[in-house]
Amino acid sequence: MKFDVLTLFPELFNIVMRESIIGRAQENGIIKVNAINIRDYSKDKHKKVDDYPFGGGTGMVMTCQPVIDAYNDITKDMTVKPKVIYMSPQGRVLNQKIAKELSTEEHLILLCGHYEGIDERIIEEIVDEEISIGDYVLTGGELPAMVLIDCVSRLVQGVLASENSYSEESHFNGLLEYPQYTRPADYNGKKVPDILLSGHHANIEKWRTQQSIERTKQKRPDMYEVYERTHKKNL
Ligand SMILES: NC[C@H]1CCC[C@@H](CNc2ccc(C(N)=O)cn2)C1
Repeated sequence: MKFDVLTLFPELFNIVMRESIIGRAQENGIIKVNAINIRDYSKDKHKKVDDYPFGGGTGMVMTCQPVIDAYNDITKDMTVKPKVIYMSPQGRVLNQKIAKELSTEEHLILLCGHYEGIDERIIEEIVDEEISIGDYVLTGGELPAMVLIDCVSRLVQGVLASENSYSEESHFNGLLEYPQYTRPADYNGKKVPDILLSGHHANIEKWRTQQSIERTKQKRPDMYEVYERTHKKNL
């Protein structure tokens, strides 16, 4: 899966996306993150990429030309144009279900805005979808883009050790994750639940499911309500 990221801060991606799971997935050729510097496409003699907003107001707005030319350049040889996602507080809020949907795409282009905004004609011209990572405003779309790349990439075949690395994770099965423990079995007198040391896998699985249901009910009653509705026969 390939991510082309249109950004004013490509270095951010080259550093963060080189680490850990995403970094390994890039080395293995499963994921490719290609950060493109919008500023390289500015035709302005001072490489400007923003200008004052028509109608007044504080802050600057990203201009059309560099972004549209960057988009046209990266897609010029593509028969199928990849989906363009603009990271924006106005977008559909990202969740595990949307991440799963996006993980089936071969190629995504992510647009990171900055300043007070981007010229609306950019959105009209090249953006297919706006996605938000939550209801708050950040200085740029770069962190949201990295969040999207991380949560989508881990669902791509071969990125994690095995599929059940995430199939038991919070939000994947509509529940929150059960508690995890590792050695030592007794840390400062705090013991690991006996069931987990029993080696009785069927009982362990039952205990884990029950823990997930209980903590979802307690921490996320909204999620529990959905789970209850769809699983009422088992509860
Ligand atoms: N003036 C607001 C807006 C102008 C254009 C650039 C964005 C970048 N900042 C972002 C982007 C996305 C999110 C999110 N929640 O996903 C938050 N913040 C900010």
